[in-house]
Amino acid sequence: MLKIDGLKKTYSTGDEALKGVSFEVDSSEIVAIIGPSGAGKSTLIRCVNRLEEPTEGTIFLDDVEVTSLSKKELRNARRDIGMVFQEFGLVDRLTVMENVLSGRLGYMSSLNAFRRNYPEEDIRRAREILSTVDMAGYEDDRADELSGGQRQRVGIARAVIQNPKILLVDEPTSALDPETSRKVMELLIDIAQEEDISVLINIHEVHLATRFADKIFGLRDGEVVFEGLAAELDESAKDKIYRGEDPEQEVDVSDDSELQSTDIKEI
Ligand SMILES: Nc1ncnc2c1ncn2[C@@H]1O[C@H](COP(=O)(O)OP(=O)(O)OP(=O)(O)O)[C@@H](O)[C@H]1O
Repeated sequence: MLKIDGLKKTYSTGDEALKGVSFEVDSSEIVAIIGPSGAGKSTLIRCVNRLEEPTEGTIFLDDVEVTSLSKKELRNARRDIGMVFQEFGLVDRLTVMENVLSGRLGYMSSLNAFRRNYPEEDIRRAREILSTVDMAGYEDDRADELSGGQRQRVGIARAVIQNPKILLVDEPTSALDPETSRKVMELLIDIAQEEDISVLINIHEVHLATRFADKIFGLRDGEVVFEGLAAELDESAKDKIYRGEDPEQEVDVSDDSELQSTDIKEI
């Protein structure tokens, strides 16, 4: 289980991206973070595996306090935390197979990692996962020969072969067209459920969040302003997240032109 408590992040520029965020992601749970541009969603995701160093607060993954680990300890802990990036994060000149297998580097000795001396079992598993994400037959293709949707499926395979407890997913579909986005999300959720991996996903498209997530957190100005089930994300909750309006107060929301801007990419 992932437990985040009082997480704050202030960048050196003085930007307070997170102002005391607390929440939990249970085992095997799919949790989506939504919110307007600049709300702190990416910062939050990146703080969990300390790609960004939190300023304050604690993060526990099961009984490991990620926030207090040394650099060396963090390297081991990161094996439990898979990451899927917006821009796929593949090495263009490497093949699909090499990109997927790179997810195993954290488990290998420095020498074997340097020689890319992967065990047979890893190669077998890579083929299996590539088949699950519908990429069988592409093993020897270079990453830069693939479409965006195919690249993201390889990115997912690379994260899953790590055998993580949780997948951190940062805007996985923002570089993809709507139909490909839906397919990639389906594959991501299917494989996470099959492999019993929790997912914390930063996603722009509200309809994808409500369709695929068990629980949704709405972030605004570095604070959690909504927490609930997908079915509970009604219009007043969306107003609170995207416009900062308190639904308890009488407000005129008849003009939703602002809501239809890039903050909510309802496709
Ligand atoms: N490296 C950085 N240095 C300084 N400020 C930053 C940095 N990264 C993000 N910020 C600021 O922190 C705040 C939160 O940014 P973040 O990217 O986490 O938001 P977001 O919700 O993911 O936005 P988007 O949906 O547009 O990607 C913003 O005010 C942003 O300008």
